[in-house]
Amino acid sequence: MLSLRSINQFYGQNHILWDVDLDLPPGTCTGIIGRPGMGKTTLVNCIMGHLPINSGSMIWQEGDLPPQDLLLQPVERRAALGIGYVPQGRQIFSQLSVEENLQIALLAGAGQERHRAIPQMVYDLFPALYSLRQQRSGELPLDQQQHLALARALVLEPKLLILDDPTEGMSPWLEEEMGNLIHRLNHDFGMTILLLEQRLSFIRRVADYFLLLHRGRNVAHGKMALLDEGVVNTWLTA
Ligand SMILES: Nc1ncnc2c1ncn2[C@@H]1O[C@H](COP(=O)(O)OP(=O)(O)OP(=O)(O)O)[C@@H](O)[C@H]1O
Repeated sequence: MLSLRSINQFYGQNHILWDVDLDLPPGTCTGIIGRPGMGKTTLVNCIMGHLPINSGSMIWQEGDLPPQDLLLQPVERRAALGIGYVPQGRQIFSQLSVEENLQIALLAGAGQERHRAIPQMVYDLFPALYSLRQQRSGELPLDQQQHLALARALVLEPKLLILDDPTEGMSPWLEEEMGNLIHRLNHDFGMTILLLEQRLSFIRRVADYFLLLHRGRNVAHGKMALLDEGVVNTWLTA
């Protein structure tokens, strides 16, 4: 679905990402882990086109269609291509209603017939949002705000869904519910998932693969079973 090779990125003179490779096979769930400040959000901002990279390649491939160079696609085109993004801290428009938030997200796919209405699957997944669709979103409880952030990414029916720190500030009960939702999107809807997460137990529960970033370098990756205590003690403990 998405393959990154040798991604390098700088903030000014600071070299942040160093030759990062990442493969996201279709239908899999991958977790990017690492201590705070190691480059996880920067990598996703590069994938979304919010930050330019200095070198490397990003190839997008869907089914039997020819591969596409993602770097040639502007930001708005990446959403229309099938990449959904739930940013850290949700970033919903708190003054607007639930429905207005969803309509604005739909505009990212403007011009494509299939994106003219909010897909039924969004309200099927989040029935409470349907009842609350006229409510100002800033007045929603935390769990509903998180559902709205997720719903905004789902209105364009993405093939790849990227979630940055989806369990931030959540109680164990809400974390469990978020894990179930991600599992459903991955298994029942066949979405490829990329997850940036601090909570190891959560990653272990929902992801098939991991990539571990340390100071912007990919120091370990593979199937989840390879994320053993040795790796954790070397790279993730303070
Ligand atoms: N706008 C910016 N300008 C300059 N440096 C930045 C900027 N944003 C992030 N950085 C630096 O880039 C590095 C990687 O930051 P990034 O936010 O990608 O890490 P992270 O792993 O996502 O951290 P967290 O888990 O806390 O979100 C850090 O050293 C950070 O200080």
